Amino acid sequence: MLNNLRPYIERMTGPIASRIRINPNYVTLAGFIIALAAAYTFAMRELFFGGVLMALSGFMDVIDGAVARENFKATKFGGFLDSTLDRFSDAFILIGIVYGGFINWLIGMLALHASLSVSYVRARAEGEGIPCSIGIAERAERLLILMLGAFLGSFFGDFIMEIAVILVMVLGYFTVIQRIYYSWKMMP
Ligand SMILES: CC(C)CCC[C@@H](C)CCC[C@@H](C)CCC[C@@H](C)CCOC[C@@H](COP(=O)(O)OP(=O)(O)OC[C@H]1O[C@@H](n2ccc(N)nc2=O)[C@H](O)[C@@H]1O)OCC[C@H](C)CCC[C@H](C)CCC[C@H](C)CCCC(C)C
Ligand SMILES: O=P([O-])([O-])O[C@@H]1[C@@H](O)[C@H](O)[C@@H](O)[C@H](O)[C@@H]1O
Ligand SMILES: [Mg+2]
Ligand SMILES: [Mg+2]
Repeated sequence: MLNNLRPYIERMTGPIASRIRINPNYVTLAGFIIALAAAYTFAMRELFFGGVLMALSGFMDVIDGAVARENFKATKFGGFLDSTLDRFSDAFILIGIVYGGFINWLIGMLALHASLSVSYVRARAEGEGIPCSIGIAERAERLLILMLGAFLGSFFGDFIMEIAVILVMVLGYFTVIQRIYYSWKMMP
């Protein structure tokens, strides 16, 4: 859904990215390290600061590709590293939230499974030559739901983070079904 905003976001990030003349893989790596810090912060039961770190990590994920493209340094390995570390970040953030006691461990595990499955189904479909960037809860949506859960939860109580994780689980599984159905229709 939010993926449709890519062209507009790229118009905003382009001028910033063109001035960042470092290897984009370092930006990707920095984003992952910040995600680990967010996970640790959630595990220590600090919701607001964890949300801030998540936003910064998401921002790095938007910027790494822009840095790569603007400086003509986009590589296949960079794309692979970006997607792989996104999965690690998604997982560690949810593990931190479960460890922090914001959600029942079983729902946390299901949200983690749903989240990774959304990306796996896409990657597998793309391996068969079917572009599969569709569905209600792609990565940007899932991250925004958790960020909102963290910010609102820090003011109104842990139960908001609980709702956010449940939403990631439900919408995540729904997206998996959407992507499987789409792939079924598109594959000969
Ligand atoms: C220090 C301050 C300036 C920090 C300011 C922070 C705040 C102002 C920003 C807060 C924003 C925050 C809310 C961000 C949350 C974003 C998060 C929800 C979205 C994460 O979605 C991921 C995003 C990117 O997906 P990809 O990784 O697949 O895409 P790219 O990296 O572009 O391309 C991959 C592609 O590139 C090549 N490559 C990559 C890496 C590498 N090492 N080498 C490479 O070669 C390779 O070809 C790869 O295949 O998903 C995109 C969807 C959509 C754009 C999401 C929109 C969500 C959101 C609502 C808007 C974000 C706002 C934006 C950050 C605002 C910036 C404004 C600016 C002017 C400050
Ligand atoms: O598949 P998904 O989790 O919704 O979304 C994600 C894509 O939007 C992104 O472009 C890619 O870099 C990620 O690794 C991931 O695949
Ligand atoms: Mg990226
Ligand atoms: Mg990414």
